[in-house]
Amino acid sequence: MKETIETRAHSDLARVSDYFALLKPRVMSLVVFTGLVGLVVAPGEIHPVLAFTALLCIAIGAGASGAINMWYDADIDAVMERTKERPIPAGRVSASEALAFGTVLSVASVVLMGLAINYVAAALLALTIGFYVFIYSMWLKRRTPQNIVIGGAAGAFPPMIGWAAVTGDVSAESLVLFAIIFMWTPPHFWALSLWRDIDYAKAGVPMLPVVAGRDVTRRQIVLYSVLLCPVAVMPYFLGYAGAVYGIGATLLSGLFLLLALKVWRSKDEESAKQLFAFSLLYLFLIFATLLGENLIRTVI
Ligand code: HEM
Ligand SMILES: CC(C)=CCC/C(C)=C/CC/C(C)=C/COP(=O)(O)OP(=O)(O)O
Repeated sequence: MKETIETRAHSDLARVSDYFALLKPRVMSLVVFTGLVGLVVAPGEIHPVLAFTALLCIAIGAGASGAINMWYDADIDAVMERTKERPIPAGRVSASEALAFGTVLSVASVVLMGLAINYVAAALLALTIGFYVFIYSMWLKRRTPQNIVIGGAAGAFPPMIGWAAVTGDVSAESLVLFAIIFMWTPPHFWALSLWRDIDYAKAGVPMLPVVAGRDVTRRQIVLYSVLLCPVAVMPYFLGYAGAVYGIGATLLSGLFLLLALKVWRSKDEESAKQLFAFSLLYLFLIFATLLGENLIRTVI
């Protein structure tokens, strides 16, 4: 009897962790962080409980769209080394359960955002979920190597959602935060795809290195890294970030560009891995600097 209860408890725990994995929690953490920064930097006031609720909605919406993506991409995920142990291809969660889970959470996140925060933030959240699920996952991912350039917009919306939660609108300042992530996404993903291209080729996904080759991909990485530099310092020139951010963003973007150039010149896997790892640190630090500076300015 004891053994049965323990076994059941163990399998229940496994199910909880599988459902958690459907939410792509590590990606979600950075998404929520960018949403938090949008919310803090936006002009105006928001009650802490409402701020927490807005961030919760972003987290739930991001996770839910990740679960729907895993439902739709289960066939691809089963073929790729990197993803074959995910809950659906590994047979630990059924595809229909994942779809139901993702759909219910998506609707709940948008409804809660609309009722508790405002309709603009709710509409932006719905747009973001729709972009990731329909535009990126269902339409572009399997059709064009530009999939992540256009589809990448999904990941760029969260700071705008955070901003809109406070102000109830979309502004040039929040569009700049969108543009930073938009320009960052191609180098972020294409760096990884340079050493994961065999996986994508096996799964028949037309990622850039598969379709156009690694050299073209490296050139595109440099191009977007160059474009990222001026966009990253725009918050300083628009006046909602100070000198610390201006200097920090310049140094970080310069380093980003150097690593991108290293990928282009050396053509080895190590530099691609380095750029991918730095891309995550870069986005975190850029937004953390904006946040830190803003909080300090509020206090003094
Ligand atoms: C279309 C846009 C994007 C694509 C195609 C993409 C793709 C990927 C891929 C394939 C990985 C590797 C995951 C793994 O190793 O299993 C990854 C990792 C990651 N991405 Fe992105 N990404 C995109 C946008 C974003 C955005 C907008 C964010 C956050 C703001 C983000 C944050 C992360 C994080 C935090 C990781 C590391 C996760 C881990 O350690 O497992 N990504 N991304
Ligand atoms: C608020 C909200 C709804 C935010 C969601 C937006 C979001 C997290 C977009 C990021 C897109 C992303 C992680 C793509 C991964 O590509 P993939 O799905 O092809 O990667 P995979 O091969 O690892 O599945």
